[in-house]
Amino acid sequence: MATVPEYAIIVAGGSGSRMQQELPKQFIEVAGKPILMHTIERFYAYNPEVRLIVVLPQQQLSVWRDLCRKHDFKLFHMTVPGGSTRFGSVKNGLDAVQGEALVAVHDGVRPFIDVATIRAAFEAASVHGNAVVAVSPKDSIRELTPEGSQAVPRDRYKLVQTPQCFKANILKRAYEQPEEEYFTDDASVVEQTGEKIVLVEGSYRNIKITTPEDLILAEAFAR
Ligand SMILES: Nc1ccn([C@@H]2O[C@H](COP(=O)(O)OP(=O)(O)OP(=O)(O)O)[C@@H](O)[C@H]2O)c(=O)n1
Ligand SMILES: C[C@](O)(CO)[C@H](O)COP(=O)(O)O
Repeated sequence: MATVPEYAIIVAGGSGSRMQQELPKQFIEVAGKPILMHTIERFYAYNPEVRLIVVLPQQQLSVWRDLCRKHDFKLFHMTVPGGSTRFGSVKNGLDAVQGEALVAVHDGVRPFIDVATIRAAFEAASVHGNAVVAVSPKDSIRELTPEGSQAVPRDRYKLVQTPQCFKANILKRAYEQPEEEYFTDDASVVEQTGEKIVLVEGSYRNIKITTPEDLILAEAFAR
């Protein structure tokens, strides 16, 4: 059976406001190199043939070029300017995807994704049309109500990570919709078109570096 090309759209077009640093968090160094370089390396380790599309803030394209030079970073990737939201950035990345393909969308700030999870997500998406990485919550969960809050059974919930993998035609069709506030990830966009989302087990190490204390964890995981 002929295999279809695999793309990874690595979204790194955000400003990292919750990190409260001037440098966008995807460029902050962990274990001596920018977070985004760790992320790209994980996809390259999965498959050196994967077509890497890295989405960056328009005004940071030259910063990234300089960082690649400084760190002698040679892994081949295409760069695309991002949008004002994650939705817009994924959409811009998708414009570079051609023909029949499988597409993984991954946050540039999840540098500890492991190769086995990337593989499982691509494999499941090739069978089911989509596959979304998620883990079970470790804490108890309470739902906010008009009266206060109430306990809910946590075994009814999953915490969603990336990569989120799709057949290209399914993802492209979904991203033709107008953006909605409740589109917090790619699964929520695709689900709106009627697709049933398939979950693949993720890892607790696959953190999204979001707030300052995540950098402490990141240094530990990178060791
Ligand atoms: N306009 C945007 C916004 C976000 N992202 C990317 O989506 C991923 C997850 O988003 P998040 O952690 O929220 O990143 P930021 O938007 O940068 O952070 P913040 O919300 O704290 O500003 C990140 O890799 C981020 O760079 C993007 O490509 N384009
Ligand atoms: C896509 C995502 O990482 C899945 O958990 C998450 O929804 C991104 O959310 P954010 O609001 O951009 O941090």
